[in-house]
Amino acid sequence: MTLLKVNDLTKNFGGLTAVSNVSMEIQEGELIGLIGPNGAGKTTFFNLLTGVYQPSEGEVFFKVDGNKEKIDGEKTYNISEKGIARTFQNIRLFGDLSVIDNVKIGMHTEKQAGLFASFFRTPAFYRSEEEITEQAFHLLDIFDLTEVYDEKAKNLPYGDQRKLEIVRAMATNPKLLFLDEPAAGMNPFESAELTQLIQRIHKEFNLTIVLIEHDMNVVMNVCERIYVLEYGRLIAEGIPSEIQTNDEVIRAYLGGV
Ligand SMILES: Nc1ncnc2c1ncn2[C@@H]1O[C@H](COP(=O)(O)OP(=O)(O)OP(=O)(O)O)[C@@H](O)[C@H]1O
Repeated sequence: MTLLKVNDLTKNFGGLTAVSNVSMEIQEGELIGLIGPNGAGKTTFFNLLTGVYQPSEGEVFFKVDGNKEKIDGEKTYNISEKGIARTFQNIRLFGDLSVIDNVKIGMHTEKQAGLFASFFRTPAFYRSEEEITEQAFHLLDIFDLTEVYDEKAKNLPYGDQRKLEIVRAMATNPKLLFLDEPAAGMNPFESAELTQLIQRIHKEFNLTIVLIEHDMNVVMNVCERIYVLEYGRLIAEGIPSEIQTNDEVIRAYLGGV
C-alpha cells in the first residue's frame, strides 16, 4: 500500500533548481535509500517533505489512517502530527537536557493526557506519564542508551548522540522516518552497529524509513530500494544490485565516463 506519493516536486532557490521534477512512490514498510553526490538536493528534498521548505511546484500525498492526505505546503508540526519524523544532518539535541528528557519531549507531542488532566494531575495524567517513561526506556534500551539516561545529552560520545537523535525521532511514534546521514562521522564499527539498529527498528516497529547516506556499505546493506539524485534530478531508481551497475549512477559518482 502506498504510504507516500511525490509528484513532480521542484524547489528553486533564485536561479538554482535544487530539486527538479522529482516523483517517487514509497510503499508501507519499505526501507529506501536516497543517494547522490554532494549538493544533489537530498536534504532539500527531505526539507520539502517535512515542511521546512515550501515546494515551488509539485504535490506530496501521505496516507493518514487509511486516507490519502495532501501534505505539501503544510507546517512542520502538522506533518509531524500526521506521522512523519526526521533526523538532521547536524545533531540537534537539547544538549543541556538529560538523555531521557530529550526522548520524553518527543513523546509529549504524541501522547498528551489533556490540559485538564495535566493541570489537576488526574490519574489519566499519571498513567500517561508512566506510559511515556516506560516507552522512552524501551526505546533507549533498543539503542543501548539506558545506562546514560540521566546524562546531559551534550556529554554523550558523538556516536551515542547520533543514536539519541534517532530515538528522539522515534518517540513521536512515526509511520515514516527520514534519516539524514545517520552514520556521518561514525567509525566503521559504529556505523555497522547503526546499520543493524536501523534494520531492527524497521522490523520491530514496522516502520517505513527513507535514508540519506554517503556510506555505501550502509546503503547497499540495508536499503531495499534506492533513488539516486544528481543536480536535483532523479537519475535512477532500483534495487541495490541494479544501482551498483547503473551507468548513469557510475558516471554521476565517478564523473566523465
Ligand atoms: N536555503 C538555501 N538557499 C539557497 N540554496 C540552497 C539552500 N539549501 C540548499 N541550497 C542549494 O541547493 C543544492 C542542493 O543542496 P542540498 O543540501 O539539498 O544537497 P545534498 O544532496 O543534501 O548535499 P550533501 O550531500 O552535501 O548534504 C545545493 O546547491 C545547495 O547549495
